[in-house]
Amino acid sequence: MKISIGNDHAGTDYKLAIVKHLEAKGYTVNNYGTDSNDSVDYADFVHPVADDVEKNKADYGILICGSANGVAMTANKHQKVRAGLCWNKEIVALTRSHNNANVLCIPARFTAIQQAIEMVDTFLNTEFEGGRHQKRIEKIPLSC
Ligand SMILES: O=C(CO)[C@H](O)[C@H](O)[C@H](O)COP(=O)(O)O
Repeated sequence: MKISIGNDHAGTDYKLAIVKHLEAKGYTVNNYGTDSNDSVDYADFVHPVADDVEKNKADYGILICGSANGVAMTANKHQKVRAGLCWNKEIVALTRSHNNANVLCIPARFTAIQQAIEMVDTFLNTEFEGGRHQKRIEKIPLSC
């Protein structure tokens, strides 16, 4: 399974811990940075991740910034991306089971690193329920 990951400066430590965790579990991880704590603009690190998911170059994306609002807003501009902003495992499970989210957005300034790692595990181990939810997610894209 391939995971693409990106973050701004608020999420660097979280990203590095998540990459180490995923690679130890045998996942292939595309890390698009940033890998420093120097101030950057989150959108620059979101688009490559969202592109990978949209073009099926990655099975899932993970995005991290301070509140996760910026990365979620940016990722969801991509038509085939369903990015969920989650701050606990329960919400992560729902964004997978009900919304078939393909991108997880983590608020680094409002979660602990271990909590974020557990959220990633929940994200990757929760199946989409389908059924009544399928027709709902099919209505998300704007027909333009
Ligand atoms: O969601 C965000 C921006 O909308 C993130 O929280 C950013 O990480 C945050 O805005 C960065 O703030 P900073 O004061 O420039 O570190």
